[in-house]
Amino acid sequence: MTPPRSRPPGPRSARPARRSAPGRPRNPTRSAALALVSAVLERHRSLEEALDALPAAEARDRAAAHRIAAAVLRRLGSIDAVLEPLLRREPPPEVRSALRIGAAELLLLDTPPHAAVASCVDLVPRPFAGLVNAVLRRVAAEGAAALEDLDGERLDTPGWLWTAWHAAYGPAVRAIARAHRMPAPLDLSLRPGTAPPEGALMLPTGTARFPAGTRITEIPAFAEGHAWAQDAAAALPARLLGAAPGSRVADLCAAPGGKTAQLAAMGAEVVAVERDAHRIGRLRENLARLRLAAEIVQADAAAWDPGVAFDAVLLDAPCSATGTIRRHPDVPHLKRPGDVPSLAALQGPLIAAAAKLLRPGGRLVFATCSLQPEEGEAQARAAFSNGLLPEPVQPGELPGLEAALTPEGWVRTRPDLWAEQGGLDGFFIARFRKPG
Ligand SMILES: C[S@@+](CC[C@H](N)C(=O)[O-])C[C@H]1O[C@@H](n2cnc3c(N)ncnc32)[C@H](O)[C@@H]1O
Repeated sequence: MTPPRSRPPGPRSARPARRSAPGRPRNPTRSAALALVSAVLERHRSLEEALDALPAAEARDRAAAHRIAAAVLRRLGSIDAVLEPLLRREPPPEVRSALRIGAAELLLLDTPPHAAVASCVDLVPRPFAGLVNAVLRRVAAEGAAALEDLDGERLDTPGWLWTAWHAAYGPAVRAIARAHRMPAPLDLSLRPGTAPPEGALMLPTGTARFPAGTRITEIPAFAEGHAWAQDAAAALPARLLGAAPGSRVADLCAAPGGKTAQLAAMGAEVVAVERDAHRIGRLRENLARLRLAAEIVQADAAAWDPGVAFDAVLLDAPCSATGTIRRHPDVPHLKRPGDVPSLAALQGPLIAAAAKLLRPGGRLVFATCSLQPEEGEAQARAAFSNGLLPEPVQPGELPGLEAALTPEGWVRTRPDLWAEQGGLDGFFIARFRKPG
């Protein structure tokens, strides 16, 4: 592809983010998508924070803007490689973001070319309207062929993650990267006794799965408070802890409460420990919606001393979250290599604190939603220094997911497992018992 000529065809009168009514941009979906992409890539804010910060956009605009922004973030390397030969010099960040949005709509989201081009021209200041129009017309005409020639899996994965995953998983790094390019399905955990929801694929581990893009609020089991959103892999740690009715369970690092809900729904007496006040609010809301009870404690789990022992402890430790990239495509753009050792350094003290909370004979499950072995296998190996005994997970406990079982009896899920059914988040799970 060659750079655009100096006098590109197209609208000459585009104005920046034209408005049809006071306070409302002419194209609210694209304006919101631009705000989301800029927040992540320029200001390094999470997509979730950026969505919360959107000015009173309507729910429909938010969902559509999220879909566009997620496509840009998922395929950023490929999109930039398609744009690269079409740009003579680096445009201002806002213009580049508009071009990325236009390219994602044209190449990945099947937006009709005239709508994609015109709406992205609308997003940029007048002096850049011609450039955006010309470049996106070229993308519409030639971009699909250019995209096909690229090694997208590699381009869409930051080099440090590719290297780390290749070292840990060998050639499967490519399948992992491929899984990250697809929107994740909607997974729901169901309260025990809830009938399989209509239209759901019931996974062998009990999760109800719906196609990507399904609106959760339209699922009766969710609307009636019998179900909550939780990736099929995220549902495994509480399942493998297996709390008995009436048993005392500490759920450390608990918000937003997916695992607290599972444990409470099993009938356990749960104490949910969470440090972050804002996230405690979400935990409370989620439990209230589900009409499930747990004692909620705001504390640093590494220093929390309740003065009583627990039958079981679930530690879902803070981590780099590289296992959740399918659901959080901002993660590769926000995390840096140094985050992994910093977060791993928090996990050892949390495991030691969790071990102290157990009664003799009590059970601990340690989990992280990370694909980095420093935050998984290395922590499990080090955990034995706390006097814990291994309690290996058995193949029968992981129906259909036996491939995730390691020789040590730990669980290592990856996004490329269950690929035909829509994949899984990457989790590490290890189970221990305190000698008793
Ligand atoms: C991976 S998320 C937990 C997800 C949660 N278990 C669930 O299933 O919904 C980690 C949580 O740990 C909290 N956290 C981080 N460090 C903590 C600490 N030292 N003590 C308590 N909570 C902590 C974070 O605020 C975050 O809410």
